[in-house]
Amino acid sequence: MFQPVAIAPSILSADFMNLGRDIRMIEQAGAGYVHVDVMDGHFVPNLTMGVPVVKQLAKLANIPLDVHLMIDNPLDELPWFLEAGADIACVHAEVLYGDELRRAVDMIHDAGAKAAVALKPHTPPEVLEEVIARLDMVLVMSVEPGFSGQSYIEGSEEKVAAVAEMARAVGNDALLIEVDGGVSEATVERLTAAGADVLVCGSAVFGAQDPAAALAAVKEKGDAARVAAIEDARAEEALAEEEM
Ligand SMILES: O=C(CO)[C@@H](O)[C@H](O)COP(=O)(O)O
Ligand SMILES: [Fe+2]
Repeated sequence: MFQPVAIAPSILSADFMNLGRDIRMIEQAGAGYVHVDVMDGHFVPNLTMGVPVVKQLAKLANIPLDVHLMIDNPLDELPWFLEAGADIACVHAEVLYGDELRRAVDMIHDAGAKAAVALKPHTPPEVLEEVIARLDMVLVMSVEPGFSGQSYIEGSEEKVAAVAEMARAVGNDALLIEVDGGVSEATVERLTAAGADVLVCGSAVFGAQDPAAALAAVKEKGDAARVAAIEDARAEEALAEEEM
């Protein structure tokens, strides 16, 4: 069944002096989420925003806050971000060892939020094996985390397809796959055709002359590629039945 894709504009690329105005603009343009890039200067070489800003964003936004925690110590800081109003809390698999990934997912669910795990470009999806059945979202990074405005790493859509296959294998049909980094009109089609549900857009939206039109254009292309992928799959099924 066709499910429209959701656009999650990254507030990191918005005008920090006018966050309320920019949030209203993306809401009116049809954004599904506000993507919030929290960077601690350790896990990534950039420092962005912390708990007080997330708290204010939660007050301003009428759509869910998707909080991408690029931090070294998510188990210590998760309670603060959950309390601040993260609707989706996304931790990086690379900093969670042993049973810590499972504990992070439990902590997020116990707070009533949705649990997401992010994978850097070189992290294989197999690290999700123990938790994928219980996850609400997987974030596939298609650039090295740290900065907006980077170029999409070619082939990232293959990881999206691999995550979609893993989710199918464990029966997690509700899992959302989000892609983050270099998503634009030029890259969205291959991503949604591979199974991406949520597209983070930083520079492609806020760097455009008309951000609302840019958001709508990425969404339209993503939805169209999704419809085409469903039709292709149906045609293949019908052909296979005929041949039987
Ligand atoms: O998490 C990150 C970068 O680490 C992203 O959310 C970027 O901020 C997205 O920006 P664009 O690549 O779309 O410009
Ligand atoms: Fe992000």
